Amino acid sequence: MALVGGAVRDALLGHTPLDLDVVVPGGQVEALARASGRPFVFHPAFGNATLTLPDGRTADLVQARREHYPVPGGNPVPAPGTLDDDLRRRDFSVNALALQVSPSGEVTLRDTTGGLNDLEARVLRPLHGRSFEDDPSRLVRAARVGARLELRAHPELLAQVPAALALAPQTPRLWAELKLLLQEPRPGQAAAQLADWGAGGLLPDPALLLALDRLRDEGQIIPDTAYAAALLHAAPDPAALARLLTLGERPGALLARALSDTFFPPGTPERTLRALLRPDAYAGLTGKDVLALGVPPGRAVGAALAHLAALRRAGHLRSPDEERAALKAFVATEGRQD
Ligand SMILES: Nc1ccn([C@@H]2O[C@H](COP(=O)(O)OP(=O)(O)OP(=O)(O)O)[C@@H](O)[C@H]2O)c(=O)n1
Ligand SMILES: [Mg+2]
Repeated sequence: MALVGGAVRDALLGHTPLDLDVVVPGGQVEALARASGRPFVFHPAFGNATLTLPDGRTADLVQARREHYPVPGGNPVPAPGTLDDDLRRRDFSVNALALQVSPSGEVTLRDTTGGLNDLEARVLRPLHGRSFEDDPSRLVRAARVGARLELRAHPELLAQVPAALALAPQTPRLWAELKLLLQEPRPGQAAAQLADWGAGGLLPDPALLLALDRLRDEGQIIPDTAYAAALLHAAPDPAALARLLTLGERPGALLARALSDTFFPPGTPERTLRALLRPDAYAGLTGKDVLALGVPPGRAVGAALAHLAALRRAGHLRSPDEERAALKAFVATEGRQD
């Protein structure tokens, strides 16, 4: 039995792995899942089991297998294999490391593809020269994990970029990976990575995504949908891109709200996107502007701002001048009532 893939890579880099992948010799998955004493779901069609760990994470127990790709970009055909077969079928050497646990409980690192060296050199190296032809989605996986963990592309990866691009249109898995790219901590970095590798044509210009990355780095909450909306804004045919990446309706709707004149409070994704997409759009007056008109600090300021907010919601205010005029009118009437 061996812990494999991203969990080993992340642990070696000092990160806490999220989900665990465990390779088990053929035919032993269900017995092992039962022996764990944890709740699990067994999938008989694949011979795999998903275990729930005490902290809520999951562990996938899968049978060791070989794989081959009869059609480039198509689904791999599995056959039972050894742990080494299972490591050889993977995408990058840093993802092909295994922590092997012997029946007596002894743990050893199995590195048959030079993954540890590559991890130390912080490079992503495919395991063979036809890796991206087998599975073009690996190009996007490389950009995702490369941006997340600050790993560079090995020259052997760069040499395979054209093969992945040639097969991209007929590889739905690649589009699924592009959608996952939008869920990375820094999607802009991942998209820029693709562009640096000569694969910028897979996505619209990443400038807006990079701007959102910077805001996230500064601590702003930027939801994934804001990234998807920004991507649609940069796309020549947003509807086609939304279909290709199966983005659903929400990013397009968010984009429309961001581009509208409806008021949204600071900190909302609408307001954040608007500041990027329409830097000329005005932000609305604040308490400071109200005080500058001579309104005494306190309740009166709140009342004036609430009045402005109601006018904005009703669509009556479209510029700082209109806001100021409305504010002056409000202050004047309030003054008369006192
Ligand atoms: N097209 C793919 C997809 C997955 N894998 C292998 O399956 C493992 C698990 O896949 P996944 O969970 O998608 O990736 P992780 O490496 O775990 O990275 P992440 O942190 O993004 O989950 C990878 O490490 C890799 O060894 C692969 O070789 N080729
Ligand atoms: Mg994973």
